[in-house]
Amino acid sequence: GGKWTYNGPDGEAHWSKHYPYCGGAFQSPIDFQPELLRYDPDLLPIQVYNYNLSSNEQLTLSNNGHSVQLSLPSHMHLSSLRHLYTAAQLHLHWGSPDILAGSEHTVNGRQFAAEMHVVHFNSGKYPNISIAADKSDGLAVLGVFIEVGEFNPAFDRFLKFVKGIRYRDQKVQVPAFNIQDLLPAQLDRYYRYDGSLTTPPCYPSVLWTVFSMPVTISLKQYKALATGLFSSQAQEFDPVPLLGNYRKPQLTDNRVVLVSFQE
Ligand SMILES: NS(=O)(=O)c1c(F)c(F)c(S(=O)(=O)CCO)c(N[C@H]2CCCc3ccccc32)c1F
Ligand SMILES: [Zn+2]
Repeated sequence: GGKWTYNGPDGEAHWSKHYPYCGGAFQSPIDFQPELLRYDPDLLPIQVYNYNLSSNEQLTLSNNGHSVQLSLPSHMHLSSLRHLYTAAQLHLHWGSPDILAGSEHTVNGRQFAAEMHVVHFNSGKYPNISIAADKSDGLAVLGVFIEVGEFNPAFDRFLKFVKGIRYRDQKVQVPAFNIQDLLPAQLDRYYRYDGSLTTPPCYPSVLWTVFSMPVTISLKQYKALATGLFSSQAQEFDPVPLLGNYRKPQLTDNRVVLVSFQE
């Protein structure tokens, strides 16, 4: 799509000029405030299928100018939801080298260092993600809060390659690995609500599942993310660092956030 950024004249306050949904209802991310939460005993633990990829497979790691994204094969999917959702890609949102706060969703005003999103589309109803992206039941995204702490070997399976995708549109192939190792141990504790893409075109098409348990990466791993990437192309004169790529929390209006846990 067109050019949009996270700050400046094309920043999030201006997105709705070219992308009307960004100024509409059901926008994401949101702040999970206690008064919005409602326990729902019917929320089953998330079940992932074929996340344990073989290392003979290769995944494409790319810098799309807005995030670092890892392509995911179409035999990976989510079940235990009303429809079958097939994986498409995962990407991250982070802060800056000095401010370790870059998650999109927040918990009672608390922003985590970063957030990973695993994007799936409703393959039961739609042939591909581009068709599914603007349908109200089109997408399901898993959100994982990331804190800075212990080194995370699973994240290093792709973070060690970011030096090869420093600039926009650069891509490298990485050996596949068990994508479930990027998720928290507890897949039964999560926030669930109807929301949107957090980037233009901001379609209100996402069933959000955000795990309450964060994962950790080391400060060195975080800095690789927050200092290694540019949103500008390699040949461009003045490089623009890719950091602070998170949208701020949106109005919840009277949306309810379901939670699968009681405390
Ligand atoms: N936070 S978020 O809402 O999950 C989210 C992003 F933040 C994000 F940057 C992306 S992007 O990398 O594609 C750059 C701009 O769309 C996506 N893309 C999704 C939805 C749009 C259509 C599409 C088509 C193919 C593959 C992925 C996607 C995204 F869903
Ligand atoms: Zn995202």
